[in-house]
Amino acid sequence: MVKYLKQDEAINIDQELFNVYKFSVDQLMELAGLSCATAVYKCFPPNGNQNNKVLVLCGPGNNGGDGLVCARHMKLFGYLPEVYYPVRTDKALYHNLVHQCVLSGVPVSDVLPENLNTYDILVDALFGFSFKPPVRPKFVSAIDALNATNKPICSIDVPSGWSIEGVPESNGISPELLISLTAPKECAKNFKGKYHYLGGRFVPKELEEKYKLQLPPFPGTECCVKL
Ligand SMILES: NC(=O)C1=CN([C@@H]2O[C@H](COP(=O)(O)OP(=O)(O)OC[C@H]3O[C@@H](n4cnc5c(N)ncnc54)[C@H](O)[C@@H]3O)[C@@H](O)[C@H]2O)[C@H](O)CC1
Ligand SMILES: [K+]
Repeated sequence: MVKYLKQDEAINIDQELFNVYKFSVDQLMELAGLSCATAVYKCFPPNGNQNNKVLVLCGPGNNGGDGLVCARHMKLFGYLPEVYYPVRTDKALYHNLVHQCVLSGVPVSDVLPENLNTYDILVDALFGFSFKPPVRPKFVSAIDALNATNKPICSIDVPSGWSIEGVPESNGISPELLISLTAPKECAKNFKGKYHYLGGRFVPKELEEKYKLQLPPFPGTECCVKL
């Protein structure tokens, strides 16, 4: 059985990947974002005029960075993604990710579209494992809009707004697809959507064993696996 991580375990593993194994954020983010785009494709493939319009909602941290990478790969996969990115990080990595999106034909805006139901798929990259409730005012409208939509939500790493170790609030978002990265977080035990995938195929075996992650095998060259 795969292990569900507490918030501090997820942070420690992340730090170890960077500080001990010397991965750069760019490397892991690219693999994370690619695995998310791949999982979305498996569950909601683009199909003529259906499932093509996508809004990727990106938050201020690395979860938002995964969203920017995911949007770029979704464009290459045949979707028509757009990005909502209201609070931008002033770092070269983030400037470059935005630049790559724009030059790839993925518009990036800080204005939340009025009606999310005009999209076929919503990718939730607002908050990941560093989230501490409650949602701050700047992001309340985005969470409310995700709550109000009848279109499928695909959450990257954790459903945004859910406490990492607790139960979701009664008004929490309800994703159809959750892509856990590295390993699922404790809150994923409360996930009731149709599809749960594990992405982020970058954990060295020694690290997996140190934290007793008990990850399922990824089939062949796949970058994600259904849990
Ligand atoms: N090892 C891995 O699995 C990797 C995962 N990646 C992704 O990175 C996120 C974690 O990123 P981090 O930058 O630590 O934090 P978050 O994106 O979760 O968010 C921090 C960001 O959000 C702000 N914030 C926190 N709480 C609130 C709140 N209540 N309201 C509003 N804003 C809030 C905070 O100030 C920060 O700005 C992980 O989940 C994966 O998606 C990496 O991409 C690769 C390695
Ligand atoms: K998220």
